[in-house]
Amino acid sequence: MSADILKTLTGPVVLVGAGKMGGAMLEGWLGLGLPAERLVVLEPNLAENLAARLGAAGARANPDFADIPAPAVIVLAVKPQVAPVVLATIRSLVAPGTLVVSIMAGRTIDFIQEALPNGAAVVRTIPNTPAAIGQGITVAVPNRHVEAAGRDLAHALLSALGSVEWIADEALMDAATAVSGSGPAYVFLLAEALAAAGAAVGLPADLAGRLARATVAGSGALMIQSGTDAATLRENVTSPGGTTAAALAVLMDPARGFGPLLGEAVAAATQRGRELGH
Ligand SMILES: NC(=O)C1=CN([C@@H]2O[C@H](COP(=O)(O)OP(=O)(O)OC[C@H]3O[C@@H](n4cnc5c(N)ncnc54)[C@H](OP(=O)(O)O)[C@@H]3O)[C@@H](O)[C@H]2O)C=CC1
Ligand SMILES: O=C(O)[C@@H]1CCC=N1
Repeated sequence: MSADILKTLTGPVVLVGAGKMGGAMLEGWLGLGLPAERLVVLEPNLAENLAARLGAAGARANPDFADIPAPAVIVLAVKPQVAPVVLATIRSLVAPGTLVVSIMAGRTIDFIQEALPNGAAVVRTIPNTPAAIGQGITVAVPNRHVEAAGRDLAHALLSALGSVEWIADEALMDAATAVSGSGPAYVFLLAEALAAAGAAVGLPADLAGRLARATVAGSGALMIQSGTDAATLRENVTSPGGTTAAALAVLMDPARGFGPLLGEAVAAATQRGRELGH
């Protein structure tokens, strides 16, 4: 995170909702340099361990609104389904110059800005949970009220969590949500399914679990560190006529393999994102 931008912060960073994703972002910010005294967390059911961590770091949880100075940033990390109520509640916190960053799946910039004071600067984003260890990726789109300084501030906050992809076309957000927002769940499911499949061919379940976990983690790390494309890395594992080729004949079946299955899954997630916007 850019220290210069932090030095120019005119008020706190207010996180509204510290559940799974908001909590992951908090971990990322605390672990990667945002001074905790700049953080205010609004969360009715703050997990005990997170409350203790915030308290120890010097962040404030659930203060009266009257005790919150004009925020530099408000991050909306509540479920899209409660957005109407939460936006009405926090509207009074939005000061001139406050940047509002939403991470809510589906909820559009139009929807958010209509619930806020006229001219509010809004950045709609979709992060993912590897943000907790600074290895997330966030897709972001600004509304027309976000100026260069606001974009730099959003970028600094989001890049503390991993990579940031700015896009100009908000219509891509539901598809991006289906790929990188939900994507970690697909990868964790792969680890679960690989462990179960290993047990099914005779491995002790705990050994199968360790093999699957290390394989998924190591493959991800190799992809990042080598910079080699996924197809080449796959081919590097696949000896002609060997074991991998036998497995890939199943997984790459054009009708019932991984490709069409994942295609169906991502299309379903994209559609659900659109529905959550209404
Ligand atoms: N989880 C993920 O990987 C990702 C999630 N997102 C988005 O992040 C948002 C949060 O998702 P997720 O973290 O999974 O959900 P969670 O339910 O874990 O977190 C939301 C939190 O907000 C709390 N909350 C409810 N009402 C309020 C309120 N009025 N003020 C403050 N906090 C409130 C909830 O409490 P309670 O449980 O009591 O309702 C809950 O702890 C969603 O909009 C989702 O689309 C985006 C990308 C990835
Ligand atoms: O499942 C969801 O709706 C949220 C958005 C992306 C990841 N989790």
